[in-house]
Amino acid sequence: MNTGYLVLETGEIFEGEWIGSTKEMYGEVVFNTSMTGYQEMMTDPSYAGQILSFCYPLIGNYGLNEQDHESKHIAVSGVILNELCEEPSHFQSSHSFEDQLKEENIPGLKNVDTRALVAAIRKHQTVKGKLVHSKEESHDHLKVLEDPHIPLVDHVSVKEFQTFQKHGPHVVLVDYGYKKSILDALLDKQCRVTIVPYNTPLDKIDELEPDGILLSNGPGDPMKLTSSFSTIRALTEKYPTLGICLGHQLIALAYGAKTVKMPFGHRGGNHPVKDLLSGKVTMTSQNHGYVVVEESVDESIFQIQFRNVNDKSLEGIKHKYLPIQSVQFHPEGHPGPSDTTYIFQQFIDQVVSAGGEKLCGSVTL
Ligand SMILES: NC(=O)CC[C@H](N)C(=O)O
Repeated sequence: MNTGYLVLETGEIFEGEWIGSTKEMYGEVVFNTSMTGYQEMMTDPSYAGQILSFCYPLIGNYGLNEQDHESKHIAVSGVILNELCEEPSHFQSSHSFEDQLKEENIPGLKNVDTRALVAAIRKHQTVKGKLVHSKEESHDHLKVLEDPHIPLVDHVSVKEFQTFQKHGPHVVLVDYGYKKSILDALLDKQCRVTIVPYNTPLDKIDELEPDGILLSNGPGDPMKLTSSFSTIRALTEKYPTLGICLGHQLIALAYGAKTVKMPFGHRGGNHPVKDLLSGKVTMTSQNHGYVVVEESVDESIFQIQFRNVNDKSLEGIKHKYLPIQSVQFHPEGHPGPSDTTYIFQQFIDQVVSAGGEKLCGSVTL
């Protein structure tokens, strides 16, 4: 047995057994409450820079497969879990959990008291930590996670345009670290999709002649992307737009709202969200640490559409005059419920009813 430790910046130390890559790793320590979907969580680029602790006590029992990666690689910096199943059983399983960690050079700890760890994170609200081989490792060495000059998004966004499908309404997916399930949802609705790097200038996106824009999810603090706000604002004024998670936060910021770091975020597959327009409550998949401050949203322009039933935080806004909608939760699920996939259909309906006609200049605010 190879003992390893998670040293928190608060000084607390959690002991476990080392798994995966032997490299030591630091990151913000976060937890996800989903009972399934460890493969989708680990490969969701929004977790870049974070050490993910799974609340569900048994991980690895159905292995990892070739279909369910949300991006090409594991995105988390490290994993923490309680019991690891070493002999997965599932007809699609191609790798065991630990083999995948080793193959992708990601470290982890098993047999950790994850309940105590979650209690510590909830107490401290936001906490960084480091996976180390020796307990004596000082927590003073914890490095700052995000380089102030290079947003985490820069590490996960595509570097070149990528096009999928030849026909259908043309959606430009601005990639801040998109999950494959978002692309799949668009392709499923028969869209032509061009994925573009997060910092693509407005004129280059215009040249693609999009019928709609989707601003993706992504890692880190949305305020690291202030240089993109004017482009985002211009895009939303020209084309029907859907923002998901980070994309939602960026739309709100581009229109002058504010974001704050939440106490310990929402990461799980059963977050109830109320649609204030229909009165309906749905279960949603979530993974975010920041949130848009409701009071900072200009309600002469935006309707507050979704609110979290548990903590009443803002979960989505809808522009009153333009076809702009944005949601803090993940309508694509994966992992988690698919109750809100109708958001994609609403978006496509808006794209189609705009008929590819550019809205530029057609609305005076
Ligand atoms: N899934 C996401 O897009 C996360 C958005 C942002 N990085 C946050 O943590 O709030």
